[in-house]
Amino acid sequence: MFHAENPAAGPVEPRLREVRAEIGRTGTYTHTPGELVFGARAAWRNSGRCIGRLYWRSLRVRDRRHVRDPRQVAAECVEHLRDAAPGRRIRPTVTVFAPDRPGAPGPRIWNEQLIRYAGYEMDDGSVVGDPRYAGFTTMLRKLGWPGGPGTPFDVLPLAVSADPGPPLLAELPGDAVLEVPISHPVHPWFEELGLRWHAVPAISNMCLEIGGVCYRAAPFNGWYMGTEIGARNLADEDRYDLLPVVARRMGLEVGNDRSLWRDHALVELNVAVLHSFEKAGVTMTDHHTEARRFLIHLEREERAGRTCPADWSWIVPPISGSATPVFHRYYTDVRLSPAFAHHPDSLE
Ligand code: HEM
Ligand SMILES: N/C(=N/c1cccc(CO[C@@H]2CCNC2)c1)c1cccs1
Repeated sequence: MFHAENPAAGPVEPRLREVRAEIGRTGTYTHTPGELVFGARAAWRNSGRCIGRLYWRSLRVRDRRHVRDPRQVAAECVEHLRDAAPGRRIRPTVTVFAPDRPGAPGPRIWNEQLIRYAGYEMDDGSVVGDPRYAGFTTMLRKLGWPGGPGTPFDVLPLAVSADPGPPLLAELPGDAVLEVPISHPVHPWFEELGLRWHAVPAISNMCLEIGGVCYRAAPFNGWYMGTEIGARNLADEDRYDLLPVVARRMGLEVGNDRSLWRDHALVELNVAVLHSFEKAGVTMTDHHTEARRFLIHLEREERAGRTCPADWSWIVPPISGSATPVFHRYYTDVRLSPAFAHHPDSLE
């Protein structure tokens, strides 16, 4: 019988016998290249918290299962960033490194994303940079990282380990880190704030789990939805906390919640992010477009007879929720496999 999903895969029984035999011999088994590609795409398709799944079939898979050495893993992560954004067009891509095998755990990337900004804790308790990564930055400095120039946007080094013990630290070359300066289409004072953000979001701390095999190092990237930067990374109080700064520059009544100064500042910050990426020619979507695309995906999945898992609290954007169509309906968040999963790790 053919595997309905993927006719190219061939009859499933002989393959299952082969897999069972390999598990009997070695305690694990090796995916064929076709199984790896389909498994990674299915894992994206099964990601209930992801609004961007319409293009799940187009995921590019860089098979680096032969790579385990931390230095090579770091080098391949740099290549991933170059490969995912060759110009300024971003291409959804995943790089799959060696999986855990009995007696030989796979490599681990300690960073949450390939590109993150340092958070430097000052003596007065304030933080220069991203407070979310203050602890990680302190740990890296204890491991010997000399720190960057001390700007609010210093790119952190990669921390990669393959065996117990301290990780290898590897700086990302500047030409592999595409960044966009943030300006506003109407307010010239906006660029005086000196804000910027990196173009490629690449999650590096999740496990790609396919058929019982865990790829603990499988960094994947897409492109950003503007609200991630404009409504969370630059706006949250425990991140760059810029709403009061933007509101004051706009001359709003910051002391009075009922003036909705936060809401006005949020919209202008998001207008600035979308405008800046557009001006730089770097791929990015807005939350209205992405919401519409997601509902098209959901409809296609239902028509294909598949359950499309979705988590309302993650799918609905952090601003203007009810002004997007994803707000006005329910979803079922069933856990399917293959999956991208958060596994508790001894590193945390
Ligand atoms: C192509 C453009 C894409 C867009 C615009 C997009 C958008 C998003 C957004 C906005 C979130 C929520 C993040 C947050 O609230 O912090 C998310 C979550 C997620 N996305 Fe996508 N995504 C895209 C591609 C991908 C790709 C290529 C993959 C994997 C191959 C992926 C896997 C996931 C997963 C696993 C989560 C949940 C993460 C977690 O549980 O912490 N996405 N996505
Ligand atoms: N646009 C994206 N956004 C995210 C996707 C998944 C996770 C995250 C960051 O999640 C953190 C943990 C909870 N919110 C921040 C952001 C993508 C990253 C990689 C492919 S697409």
